[in-house]
Amino acid sequence: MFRSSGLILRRAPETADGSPSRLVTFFTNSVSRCRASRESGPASQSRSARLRHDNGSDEESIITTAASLAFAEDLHPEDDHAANARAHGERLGAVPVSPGAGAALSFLAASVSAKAVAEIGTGAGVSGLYLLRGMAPDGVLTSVDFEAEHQRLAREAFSAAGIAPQRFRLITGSALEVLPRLIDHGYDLVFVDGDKVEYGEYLDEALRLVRPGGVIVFDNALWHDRVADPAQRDPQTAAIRDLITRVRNEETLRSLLIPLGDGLLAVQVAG
Ligand SMILES: C[S@@+](CC[C@H](N)C(=O)[O-])C[C@H]1O[C@@H](n2cnc3c(N)ncnc32)[C@H](O)[C@@H]1O
Repeated sequence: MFRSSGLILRRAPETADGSPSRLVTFFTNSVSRCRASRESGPASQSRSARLRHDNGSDEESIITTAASLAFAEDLHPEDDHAANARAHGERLGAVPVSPGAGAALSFLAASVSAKAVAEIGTGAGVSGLYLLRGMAPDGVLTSVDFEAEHQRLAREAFSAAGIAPQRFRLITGSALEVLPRLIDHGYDLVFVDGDKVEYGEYLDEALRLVRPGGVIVFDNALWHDRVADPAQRDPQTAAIRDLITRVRNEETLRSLLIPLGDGLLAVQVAG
């Protein structure tokens, strides 16, 4: 038995020749993609934990969690539509949610029976595809992005995936200018993946937009491992940390940090 961690940890599996397993390779590739991106930060190659045994001994066990995280990501391989949109997003620097985070978005949208979802940061449409798949069959995604070219590619991705045009509304503009025009309490779920420095202001807007009992989800809640590292104090990291503190201190909000992809902070508003 281990204490001081809620994670199930295992040694990273190795192949017979000692090379990393496919799972670990996937994880490492994900990290490399983050590094190459516009959102890049000093991601660690693996997340590891030093665990103490119940008898207090420290002799153990530095066990990598990379394989477990990669296992969770690999559980939800994505189809060609999402993969194509991902390739466009990566090329443009509109870094898409990971397949695991996408699966979590589908799950959350389905769990609140979402008919109306608002999204900040359309990108090339990867998160939108996952959200639309989890929503009610007649649900509508309203997505905001100030890059028209990103939204053109997202529209293409949705159409290629067979999503009817009346199911998505893409609004080109700056999030903090567009959001005030959206209807109060008109959304079951708000997904936030825009400018990290504006996350606090997006929370203010999302709290107004979401219905009682609805959910707000923020991508990049771990921000390439920087949020957990107190030495990191850049504006994006500080803004995400402030957001986490704020939602945890607010009695009307229930929150959960899901360590898939670059971290999803899910916030449920009291019903
Ligand atoms: C990380 S990408 C979104 C990726 C997308 N959610 C996906 O999974 O494919 C961030 C997007 O937010 C947009 N963006 C950044 N700041 C914004 C702002 N202040 N207003 C509107 N869009 C913004 C960028 O143009 C970019 O397309």
